[in-house]
Amino acid sequence: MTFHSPDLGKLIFGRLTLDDIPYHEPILIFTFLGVAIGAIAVLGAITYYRKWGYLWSEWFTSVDHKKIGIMYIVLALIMLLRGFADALMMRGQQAIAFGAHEGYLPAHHYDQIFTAHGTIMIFFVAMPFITGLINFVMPLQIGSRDVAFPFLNNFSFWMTVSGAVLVMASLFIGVFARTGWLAYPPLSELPASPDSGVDYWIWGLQIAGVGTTLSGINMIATIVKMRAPGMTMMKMPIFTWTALLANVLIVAAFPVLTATLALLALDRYAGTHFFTNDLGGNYMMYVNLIWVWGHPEVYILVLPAFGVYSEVTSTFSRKRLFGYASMVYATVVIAVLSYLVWLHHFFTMGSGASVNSFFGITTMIISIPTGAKIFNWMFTMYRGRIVYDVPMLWVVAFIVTFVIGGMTGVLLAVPPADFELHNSLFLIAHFHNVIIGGVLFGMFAGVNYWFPKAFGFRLDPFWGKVSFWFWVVGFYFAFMPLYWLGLMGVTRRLRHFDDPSLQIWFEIAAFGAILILIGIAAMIVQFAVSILHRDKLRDTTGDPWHGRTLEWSTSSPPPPYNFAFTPQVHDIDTWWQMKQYKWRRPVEGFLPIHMPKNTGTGVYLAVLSLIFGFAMVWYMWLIAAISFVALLAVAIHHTFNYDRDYYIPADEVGRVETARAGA
Ligand code: HEA
Ligand code: HEM
Ligand SMILES: [Cu+2]
Repeated sequence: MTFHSPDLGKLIFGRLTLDDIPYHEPILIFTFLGVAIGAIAVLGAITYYRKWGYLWSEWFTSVDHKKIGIMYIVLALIMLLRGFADALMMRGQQAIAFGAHEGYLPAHHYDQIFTAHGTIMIFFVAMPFITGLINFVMPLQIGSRDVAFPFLNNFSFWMTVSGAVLVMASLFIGVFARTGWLAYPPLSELPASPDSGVDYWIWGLQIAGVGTTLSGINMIATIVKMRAPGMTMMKMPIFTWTALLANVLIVAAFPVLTATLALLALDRYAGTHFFTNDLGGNYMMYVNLIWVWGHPEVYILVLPAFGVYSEVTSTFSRKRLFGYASMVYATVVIAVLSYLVWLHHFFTMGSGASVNSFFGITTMIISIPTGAKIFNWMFTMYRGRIVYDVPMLWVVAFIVTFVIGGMTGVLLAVPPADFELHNSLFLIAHFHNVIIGGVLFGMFAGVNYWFPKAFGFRLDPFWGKVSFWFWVVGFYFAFMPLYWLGLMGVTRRLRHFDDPSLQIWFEIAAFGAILILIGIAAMIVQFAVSILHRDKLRDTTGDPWHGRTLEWSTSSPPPPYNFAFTPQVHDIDTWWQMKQYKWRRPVEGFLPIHMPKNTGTGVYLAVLSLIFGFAMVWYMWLIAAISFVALLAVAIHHTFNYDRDYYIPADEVGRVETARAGA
């Protein structure tokens, strides 16, 4: 072919060739078929019911914090299915791959699976879950109309989606990293990992990270500047406090991740040597940097979950939260300490005894404020009239489970013990114990608790309880054997074992994963049944649980403007107090309300980022350059958009409010 220069082909397609499509791997072909059929069914249904326009104008382009929050949680739930599918595959492999039996997953596939599982669960399940919950709940709790920067919020969400899509794309185009979820060099450097895997990881996290950082700034600005009059810091609901500190940690920690990923990218793309042993680099630097982000990250996840437990415990115990001030101080202390412990992740790297003891002790000190919180929740329950609805069941399961996981964390914080247990299955058991028992249980409590606020009807309690029991019992079966295996010396990230006496423990763990599978299925049934029976589960009061904080004072679902009049705050549990004083919803004197307008810019920017990231992964320089310029052009163009706001007329506000007062 004389007319086409091979260079142009390279500029456009980079290193992507037909061989990168894994049509020779049956597992992936079937996965692809499944995903494709599912996608066609969903897209077809949306087209058939003519919902595209509605989704675009009411949801995708929405700058309403409530809708953005709901979209984040939908993203988290979808990605949970992917992350859990990976977990099931690992559990299946480890239960059968003994002795002569190699199992069903080849090594290059197995290694991608644990990397993808860890990456997806942390960045695209746990993070969107907490960001979503904070988005939905926090502005309502502080009596605000929206977040400080509504457009930025929509943009942040779509950047997170974009990162998730890029990671998912690696399933069917090329490969994903085989390095473990934190991609330590030298394994993640070009000589050891020349394929697309680590690049998918880098760009997926960079793009999502932009969204996370901007959303962190947005939430801090909202909490600091937009609280209702009278709501001093020490009158803020506890969930808002935990949201504030989690976002402070985000703003402080995520730039470190961004820089670390950028340096690794320079090593891989530009031939620098930041993390290599030659030419002045040092891979220990990477390990330090990634954990300076990584350790605070786990508290970013767990603090908002602690906030949920606080709200749910006081609501369902019909009591004011025990020790409000100590709860606030404990949260602040945990947030500060989380910056002083990162080295406990690499006691074995050789920093010496005195450095290790410093970091071991700071780590153990975290148990004190955390323990204070646990006791506060228990004292709140003590002599309360506890109602064991689904959200409260999750709290009880959390207290038991999290204390076990926390205690094993303290064991790991003892450097000599950690020399034995580091990178063993004991460690794997520790962190699933705190992440599932702490973060995931908290998110499930939160979803069951705030669902009626978001949609105006409750979630079905029967299926909620089925899901609860399968999750909790399944968790213990799936992870308690790993403590035992870890103590016997089994290390993490193994695909095959020789010692047949270990097999029974892996089989028990696989059984646990199947119970969790049923728990997840029950959750899906719970959503379906609740939507079908929504009229029976309807709540017209806006306050189905006898709540204590401001989000329960407005209707369910709340109107776009949240509150017709900005609430006045006099006490910690404002709404509880308003109810004591027989507060009446105003029925007249409404004013027009100033609102931000929806825009598609966030979606466009995220799509361009996705193209840019994909092009960078595959060395498609021309496409990367064009999409990057387009990205800047769209961003600049958006700054000239002066059509950003509108007013909801007073009589329309009046109509909405009177309809609500009559209900
Ligand atoms: C939400 C996530 C989360 C949370 C909350 C925690 C909480 C804690 N973690 Fe964990 N941890 C992880 C997620 C988390 N961790 C992850 C993901 C990894 C590994 C990643 C990887 O390598 O891939 C890890 C790894 C990890 C290590 C590294 C081990 C190794 O690599 O060898 C260590 C070591 O110190 C540790 C310790 C702790 C401690 C002391 C706590 C404490 O905060 C726990 C405090 C809580 C309690 C102690 C229980 C309640 C307290 C009381 C009832 C009071 C009384 C108790 C005492 C006085 C002890 N964790
Ligand atoms: C729902 C049930 C889950 C099961 C059955 C499960 C199972 C597993 C298994 C089998 C491994 C590999 C262990 C090994 O190295 O041998 C693993 C690793 C991991 N999991 Fe999970 N997991 C679950 C949920 C989660 C959740 C919710 C998170 C985080 C929010 C998470 C985060 C991780 C991480 C970070 C790793 C380490 C990956 C790596 O080694 O690079 N998991 N999990
Ligand atoms: Cu840590």
